[in-house]
Amino acid sequence: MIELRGLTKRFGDATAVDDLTCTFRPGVVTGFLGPNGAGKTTTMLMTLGLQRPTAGTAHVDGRRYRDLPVPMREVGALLDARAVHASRSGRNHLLALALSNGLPRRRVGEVLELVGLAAVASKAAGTYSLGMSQRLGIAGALLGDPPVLLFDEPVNGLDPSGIAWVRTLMRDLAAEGRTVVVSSHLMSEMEQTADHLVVIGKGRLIADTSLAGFLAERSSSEVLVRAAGAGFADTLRAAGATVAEHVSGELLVTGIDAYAVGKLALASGTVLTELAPRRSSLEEVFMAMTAESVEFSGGASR
Ligand SMILES: Nc1ncnc2c1ncn2[C@@H]1O[C@H](COP(=O)(O)OP(=O)(O)OP(=O)(O)O)[C@@H](O)[C@H]1O
Repeated sequence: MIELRGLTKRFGDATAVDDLTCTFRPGVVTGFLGPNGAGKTTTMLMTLGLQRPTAGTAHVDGRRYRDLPVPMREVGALLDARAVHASRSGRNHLLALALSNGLPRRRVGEVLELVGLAAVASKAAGTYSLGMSQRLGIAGALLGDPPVLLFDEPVNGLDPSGIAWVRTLMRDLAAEGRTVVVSSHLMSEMEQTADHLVVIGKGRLIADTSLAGFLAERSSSEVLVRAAGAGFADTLRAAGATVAEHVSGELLVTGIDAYAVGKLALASGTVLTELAPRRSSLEEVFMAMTAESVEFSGGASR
């Protein structure tokens, strides 16, 4: 478990993390989300004792990182997959990590198998693709078999099969009862991987809730309708619906549900060629929610 209490980090006048209080629980994958510059990495760095909080605390299983006797047995992390000695082989990179952290040599072979790098373990890490480097970083995080895991953008650079592999791994690690925290910009991926979400913006907590609760509370529901012939939009409007008509002939209906649309079609003798309830995706909800907190935004495209 990771417990953040009033966690704050200032760089000069800028506040990167602002009085953050939340708990990352075991047994679930928690998606740690926020727009660029929201403070996710800074929060992870403070949790891992790599940056000192200006105020507040970050505890891993009840203790500060620096008070953990063998930290890699308590918490594993992937922060920057490229942070390896380029000329050292994947195996030797992990061996150096294991030996300098009081972990048994045999774990190196085990984690190499686990991440699918055994066949290339003797190649220099500098020659690895970004996807292979991500796998090596994940192997490093798992070396101490820790109950708490932090992954900063673990699917960055992975191909679709690699992304699916990471998703299964994260879910398996959580199912074993571990605390798994994953930051990612890929909302569609998070929607399939996370059980719980902690969302921050400008260093402050915006949401701490289950994924299902987050979507149910904040997503708008609309009905996508395609009708043969003209005039059905007016029928819907007359029944109190708000209708957006697209040039493709698609009607996006809000204010009444799919059942009511179907009944109106029956009563007016209208043939429907498509009738589909639609909820906002995590990406749409996230964008709407964090619009105020984006650090940089482009102008309207022309
Ligand atoms: N060492 C530093 N010195 C000064 N400012 C910093 C430092 N590290 C981070 N910041 C600033 O703190 C804020 C939070 O940065 P952080 O990297 O934690 O955000 P993030 O949510 O991880 O962003 P991203 O999604 O882009 O990785 C940003 O405005 C960043 O510019």
